[in-house]
Amino acid sequence: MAELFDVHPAPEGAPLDREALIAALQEADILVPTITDVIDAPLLGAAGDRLRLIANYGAGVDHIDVATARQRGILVSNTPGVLTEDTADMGMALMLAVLRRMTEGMAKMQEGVWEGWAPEALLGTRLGGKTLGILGMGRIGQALARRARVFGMDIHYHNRRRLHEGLEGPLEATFHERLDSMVTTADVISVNCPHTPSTFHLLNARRLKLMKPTAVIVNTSRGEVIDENALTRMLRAGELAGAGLDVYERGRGVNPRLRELPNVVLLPHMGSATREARLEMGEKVLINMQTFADGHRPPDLVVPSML
Ligand SMILES: NC(=O)C1=CN([C@@H]2O[C@H](COP(=O)(O)OP(=O)(O)OC[C@H]3O[C@@H](n4cnc5c(N)ncnc54)[C@H](O)[C@@H]3O)[C@@H](O)[C@H]2O)C=CC1
Ligand SMILES: O=C(O)C(=O)CO
Repeated sequence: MAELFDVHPAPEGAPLDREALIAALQEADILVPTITDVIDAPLLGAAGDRLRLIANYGAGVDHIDVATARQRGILVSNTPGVLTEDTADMGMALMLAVLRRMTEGMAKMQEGVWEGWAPEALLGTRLGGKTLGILGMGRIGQALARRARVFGMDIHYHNRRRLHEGLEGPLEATFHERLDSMVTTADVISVNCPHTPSTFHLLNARRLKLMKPTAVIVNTSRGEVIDENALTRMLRAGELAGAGLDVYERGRGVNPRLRELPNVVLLPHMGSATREARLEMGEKVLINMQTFADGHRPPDLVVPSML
């Protein structure tokens, strides 16, 4: 980036605080934030006239007020696609970890309390033959579906739009026009839609109660799509069989009552955390910046109607 642009980097390892972000927004033509930098309407209101592009280092843009940016003539781009396969891998890993009770097994080994193989020890649930319900059948949702098919799972999905036959056919996926219907059917639900005003608490207490008590939920998207308090209550009451979470409603804050549950696997937002993805995300940011600087539309432009 420094070879192509006059770069003013944030201090190594530390995100910009709000004051420093405002200063950056006033000085820069292009801002490169990451998903933990909240770029809301008041902050955009403080931006200078120079700012023309926010080239986000990340796929999710729920931390950026894209509509306000647009109104102010500021474009927003992101880095989709290059982290799809890694995030889908992590969705699969969470599913396996919860259904096959991997962290419970590991705890026994670490605590030195394993007493040897026994026919009824740590019995989990087989993935094959179970129904996976995918909420948000975009890039990551489809990548997860491809993997889950290989594990013998039956794919169901709810999405804003039904996939065209060329995509739906090979997955033998069943589309549910109504989310309620998919939630009722699934043995595993995976959240793969973005966090937007229309997806906030899409899985609320009422919908969570529609799930089978034997069902588990996996979230590698954004915590806000699930009512985390309702989920926690139901997991504690045994009204749901388990959860595998990479993301949380309060960003970095994990509900401490979730930590106590053996049937819940918690990861620190690491779905896309591979060296390969991070490098390719950086390349995408550069391509978006340079294309814009050359006077063209950045290839990964985010427009409010996409959200
Ligand atoms: N855990 C992690 O490290 C990562 C998390 N993510 C999260 O995953 C999200 C999804 O990423 P992609 O699959 O690349 O996005 P995408 O845009 O390809 O797919 C999202 C899908 O959700 C659907 N959708 C949107 N609103 C909906 C609604 N109200 N009801 C039903 N479906 C709806 C869209 O139609 C689309 O098919 C990102 O927005 C980001 O928040 C992305 C990368 C890594
Ligand atoms: O890119 C995103 O949206 C993430 O959540 C982390 O890569």
